[in-house]
Amino acid sequence: MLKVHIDSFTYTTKTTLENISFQVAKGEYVALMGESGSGKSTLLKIIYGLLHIKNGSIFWDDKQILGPNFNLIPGESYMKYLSQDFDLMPFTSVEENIGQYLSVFERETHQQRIQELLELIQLESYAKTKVKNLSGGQQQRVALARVLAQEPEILLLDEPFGHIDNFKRTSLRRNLFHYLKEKGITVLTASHDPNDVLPYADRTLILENGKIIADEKTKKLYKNPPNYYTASLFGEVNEVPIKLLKSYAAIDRSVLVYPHEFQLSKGSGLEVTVKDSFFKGSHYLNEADAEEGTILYFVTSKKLSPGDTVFLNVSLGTINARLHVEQRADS
Ligand SMILES: Nc1ncnc2c1ncn2[C@@H]1O[C@H](COP(=O)(O)OP(=O)(O)OP(=O)(O)O)[C@@H](O)[C@H]1O
Repeated sequence: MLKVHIDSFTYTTKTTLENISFQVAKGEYVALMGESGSGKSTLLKIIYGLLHIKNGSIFWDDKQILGPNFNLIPGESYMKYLSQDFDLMPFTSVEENIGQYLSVFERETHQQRIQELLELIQLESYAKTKVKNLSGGQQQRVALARVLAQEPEILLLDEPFGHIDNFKRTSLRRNLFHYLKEKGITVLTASHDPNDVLPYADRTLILENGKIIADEKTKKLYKNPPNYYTASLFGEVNEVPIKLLKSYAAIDRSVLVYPHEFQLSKGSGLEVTVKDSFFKGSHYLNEADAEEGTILYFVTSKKLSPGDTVFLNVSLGTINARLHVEQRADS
């Protein structure tokens, strides 16, 4: 188990991380989400031992990770870190870059492991290509294979698909997270992309201004986000005053509603006027004006035209569930 406890961490004067405390069980995949600058990379660097913490401790089982003030070369053999800049050998081939990190005690299986990792990163046909001749996205895939070659018990990934195009990203992501689960590797991933998180992460931590503001099972967090910031990391979200949805409601509060949660009606509900309709592939995302200057986003299967009037409804179940979570977050 990974045990992280950081009272505070400061680079210069401003506090970058504060009151960070969480654990990751063996084989668990925990995602770290937060806006740019919220402290995700800093947290991964501290866990890996690249930054010294005065107030706090990091443990992998009973082994303490001591950081740069105690270790000349940062990093522990059981933990690997894939940073946003990949540290490859540019003048050697893809297979040599991967092979260099395979165990010297298992020479007879080297070729088979290299092949397995090349297939995983979908670069079989580039095995003999020098790394300097690869694109940024291809280099990121080699860097990924290199950390996996070292068979870590725990893997820290910082935006692992940041340089990889959508064409490869989807299948690569699927292969990688399946591989990591199968091997029982514990994973902590910093990501902006909900597609790295929603289908795969067992748990998600939300960082805001250096503090953990949510730590929940991923599906639960998505379904009942504690605040607008959390929900918006997963995509478009509306903050709707309840009295607009239910005119009889005496509560002067808002609820979070994802665009797909609005049900459309021809004659009853919250009346909105369409401003724009954006094609999203599988559906249209519509932007509309509601009362009191509120702008709402909802989805339809067909394109709507500016000026069209529709009525939106949200189920009482959704409203009640969201109110309940927001109340808990406030208390
Ligand atoms: N070496 C450094 N020296 C001083 N301040 C730093 C340093 N590295 C990061 N910071 C600051 O610490 C804060 C957190 O940065 P960090 O890179 O951890 O955020 P992040 O959530 O990973 O962002 P991104 O998603 O953009 O990678 C930012 O305000 C950043 O400017």
